[in-house]
Amino acid sequence: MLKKSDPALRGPRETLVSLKGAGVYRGGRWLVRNVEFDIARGEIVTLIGPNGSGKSTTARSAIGVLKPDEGSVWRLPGLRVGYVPQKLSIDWTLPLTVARLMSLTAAHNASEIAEALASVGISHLAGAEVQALSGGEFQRALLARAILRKPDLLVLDEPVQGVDFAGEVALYDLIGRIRDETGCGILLISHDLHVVMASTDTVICLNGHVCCRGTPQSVAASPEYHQLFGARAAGTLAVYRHDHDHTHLPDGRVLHADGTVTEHCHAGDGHHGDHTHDHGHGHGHGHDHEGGGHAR
Ligand SMILES: Nc1ncnc2c1ncn2[C@@H]1O[C@H](COP(=O)(O)OP(=O)(O)OP(=O)(O)O)[C@@H](O)[C@H]1O
Repeated sequence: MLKKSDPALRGPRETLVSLKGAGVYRGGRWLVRNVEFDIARGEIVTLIGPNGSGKSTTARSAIGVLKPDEGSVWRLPGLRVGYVPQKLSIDWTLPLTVARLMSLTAAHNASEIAEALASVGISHLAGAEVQALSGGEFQRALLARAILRKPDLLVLDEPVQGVDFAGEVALYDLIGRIRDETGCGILLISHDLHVVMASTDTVICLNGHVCCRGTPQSVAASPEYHQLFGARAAGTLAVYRHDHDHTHLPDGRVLHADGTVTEHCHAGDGHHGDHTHDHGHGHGHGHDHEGGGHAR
């Protein structure tokens, strides 16, 4: 059976979201300004930056929860978003099983829920109380809940909070696998680098505005990044860098280390090489753009 990520179904790279000069003004100040980036189907974009640098604000503008006060945000018409916010407002005094958590805000049948839990590796926890889950199990449950919506774009605000280092590696691997298997775009938020840098395609470093952007390697080498995070942080990347054994080509095929090209990843493939993204996506900006030209 063809998967969504198979080139036969994928077609040309498709832009899901595009921010152009986006800014958000609240409480008498600009929280972020002049933010520009696109997310394409199949791409993992990571926003990094210190606390309060505007990562959540930017992500919330990207998905339409916040309306920008300047610039514009375009979304693919009908875009389905799976969003895991940084904080959840759940009444923890009420008993809640993992299976029930899956259907809190939208009805899903038992087989859909079972499939989502299996895909994040927590089938055995369907009947467990959410409150009793470990940090990593809880994050997986939230991921299962988000992918149940079969999103075109998955937005994960600090998905490894409360997770130990080994768990972080496993979660980022899982997020990469979800991208490979479903072909969705992913917007990740992290306040630091850690292993996220190894699995992401494009890093956008925020500090109220975009400080620098590019592949993980180019961002780690940039002076702006060093200024924001200190020289030690770049060393962190080197520690977590994986050996890439295959590279996703722009047309969706996969180039392996031995030079062979296949239609998709092999089951035993490891981490991904850099994507050579084509950012010249052909969508008509201007039609569904949301945004304001507020003069402040
Ligand atoms: N509705 C609002 N009104 C006023 N200020 C806000 C509002 N929402 C967020 N802020 C402020 O905007 C700044 C950016 O917040 P945001 O949550 O986007 O940062 P962040 O980079 O995601 O931070 P963290 O890493 O701490 O989660 C913060 O200083 C925050 O206090």
